[in-house]
Amino acid sequence: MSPSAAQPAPDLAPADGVAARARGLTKAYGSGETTVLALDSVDVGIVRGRFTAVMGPSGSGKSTLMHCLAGLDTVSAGQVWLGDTEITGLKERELTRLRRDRIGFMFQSFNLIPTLNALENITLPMDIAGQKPDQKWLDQVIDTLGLRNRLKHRPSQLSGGQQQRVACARALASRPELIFADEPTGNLDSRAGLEVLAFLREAVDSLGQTVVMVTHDPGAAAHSDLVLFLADGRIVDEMGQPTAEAVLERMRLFTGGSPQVSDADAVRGQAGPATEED
Ligand SMILES: Nc1ncnc2c1ncn2[C@@H]1O[C@H](COP(=O)(O)OP(=O)(O)OP(=O)(O)O)[C@@H](O)[C@H]1O
Repeated sequence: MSPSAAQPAPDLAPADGVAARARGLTKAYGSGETTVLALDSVDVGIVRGRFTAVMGPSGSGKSTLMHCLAGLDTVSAGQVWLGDTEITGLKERELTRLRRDRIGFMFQSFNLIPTLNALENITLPMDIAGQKPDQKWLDQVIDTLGLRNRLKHRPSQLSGGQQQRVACARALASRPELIFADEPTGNLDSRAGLEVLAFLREAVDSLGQTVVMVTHDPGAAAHSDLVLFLADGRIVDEMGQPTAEAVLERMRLFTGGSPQVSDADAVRGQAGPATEED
């Protein structure tokens, strides 16, 4: 199914309860016989102040969904809103500003600048944008992430988990409406991964942030409030208050019994937050 962008406005929850939403979101790559329908008329609302995980088999459209919701990729059809702002149809310059001012990103590779210390990395996007950080908020983020005594360290002087926490602080620093995290624990050992998940959880619970995380790992998804399951470019299911075991079980249904993680990984991933300080 391929809805047109001229569909009537969606009748979803009030805008103040929804950080981002999409209606009939369709994304095709290529043309003619080689067309790949990465997203097939997806309707979704990301609830504000919640931690949402997006799971699904490889190629199911998780990254594409995130990129379209974040205005990093154009859509083939349908509409996307960030809060009240419809972002489909915005010009690249407007999108760049919207991403800079309203969205925080965390990727698998931390993208920290090696010559800058942790604090400089955290504030870099705001410095580039000519914005002054809200010092009280910044302090709260730094303390919540346990980075207070690491601020002068360069990335090479930090552990993988600490580097990812710096990337997390950088995403939080401008107090964005929405944080997108794409496999934020993908490059970390299980202990560091647990730390980052615990801090994302903390960002939601204590700082009131909204987080959307793409992951392959049922143990990581178990830290979220809601898991959206994608298959073949569609949201085929969702699960509130997920556990690693329940998510793993659900994933088996979509992947014909071969999820992309082992049961041991799934259970390890849910072992609870790691203790602070390396
Ligand atoms: N730039 C592109 N050009 C062509 N096809 C693409 C492009 N990006 C993604 N696709 C295709 O769109 C589909 C969805 O890709 P996407 O990366 O969103 O999946 P995913 O669920 O994030 O996968 P993974 O878990 O492997 O990262 C796949 O079939 C992929 O091959």
